[in-house]
Amino acid sequence: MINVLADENMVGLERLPRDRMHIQTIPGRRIATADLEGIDVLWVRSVTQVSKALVQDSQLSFVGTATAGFEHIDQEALKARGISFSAAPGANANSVVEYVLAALAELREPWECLERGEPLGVVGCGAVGSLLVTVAKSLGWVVKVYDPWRESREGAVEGENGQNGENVESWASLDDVLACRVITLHCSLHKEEPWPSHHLIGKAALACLNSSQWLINAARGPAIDNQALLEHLRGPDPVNCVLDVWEGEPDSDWTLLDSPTLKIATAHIAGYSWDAKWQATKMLYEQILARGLVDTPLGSTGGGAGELLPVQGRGCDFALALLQQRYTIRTDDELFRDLVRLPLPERAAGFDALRRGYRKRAELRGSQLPMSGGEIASENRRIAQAFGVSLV
Ligand SMILES: NC(=O)c1ccc[n+]([C@@H]2O[C@H](COP(=O)([O-])OP(=O)(O)OC[C@H]3O[C@@H](n4cnc5c(N)ncnc54)[C@H](O)[C@@H]3O)[C@@H](O)[C@H]2O)c1
Ligand SMILES: O=C(O)[C@H](O)[C@H](O)COP(=O)(O)O
Repeated sequence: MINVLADENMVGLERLPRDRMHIQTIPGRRIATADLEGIDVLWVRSVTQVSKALVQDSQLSFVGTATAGFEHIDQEALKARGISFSAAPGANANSVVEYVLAALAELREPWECLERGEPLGVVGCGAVGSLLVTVAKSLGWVVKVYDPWRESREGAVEGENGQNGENVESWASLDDVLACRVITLHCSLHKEEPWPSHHLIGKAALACLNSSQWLINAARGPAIDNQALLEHLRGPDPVNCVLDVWEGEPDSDWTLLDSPTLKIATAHIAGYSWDAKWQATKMLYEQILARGLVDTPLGSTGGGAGELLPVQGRGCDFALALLQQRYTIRTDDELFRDLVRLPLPERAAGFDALRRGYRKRAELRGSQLPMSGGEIASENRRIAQAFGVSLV
């Protein structure tokens, strides 16, 4: 029997085989050294700092984070104690992509700019960025991608389909991306030279942006210098923003929300589809299975994304109506703005509570749209296909 300590916000733990595993859950922010006594496996989310001090007297053999980002894990400390580690790469990539698409369609103007051939600038081309590039290209949009780490590893990309499988024909510079009409951040957070992402969008980058552009951050709060952003948003020609992540969460400077050009503000929930969270739980279980810590494979866990209702409208209206059958981004914006009306001392706890009590949101990808024998406009067909919706 192994003992697993898990963040209480992981989903689907009750679905895992229990024949050789006992699972105990606690709030992620509270996990401390004493909680690790007798624990073999620790499963966290982004709010637990897994430091040398936390693990040094433990008997842990595996630490997993049910997240894409892993800057909260001291991997050197784990290695030094022979503790193996895994994140959940890609588990929530589609959830974030659907968040970005929902923001673009909800705001309409950026969607229409992209439809007219103005470029989408993507910063960071990992699991999220590369899926977004694929979807954007299927929509027929022009995409510019900045990821100097990948560029330096993989070199120039040749040929129409590139060598990286995402149809990135060439890498762009940061300046090229900052000149795009819509810019979306999907870089991991780190301070490693020569291309740190911490405060990547600071005063200098913000000086390149203006009110004809949109800046989306669904990566990590500190990828943007939030104080520099606040000053920029108070200036004469502020960029339009969609922010899902905040510097210093859950104790952030919420005065950013006073800005009229902060068009959508959410509580770090871009990756919070139920499918994404369950996928992350499965990935961590598969990791301990592969290490022989448990021996019961997961049975079939599928269920299908289900059938959609018929949709009226074309183009952006069609896209928004499709997305809203699974996800309404405005609801998350409203819930978050309510939180900021709480007295200051209650806001951090409110931020966590909002995330803990997040509704069960399904993804659109994999759903079926009934055609009922009718025709579908070619632009709508293109949108449905790019979203991974099959026409039945
Ligand atoms: N808001 C959310 O709910 C949510 C959900 C998922 C992921 N995230 C965040 O988004 C990040 C991206 O997710 P992912 O799954 O694609 O991660 P990933 O690790 O697959 O990709 C990160 C990419 O960023 C690139 N990168 C690193 N530094 C860069 C820099 N200075 N400039 C440009 N690119 C840089 C890397 O080379 C890599 O290709 C995660 O690290 C996480 O912090 C947030
Ligand atoms: O890195 C990630 O995967 C995401 O930011 C994820 O949504 C974080 O969720 P949390 O661990 O904070 O619940």
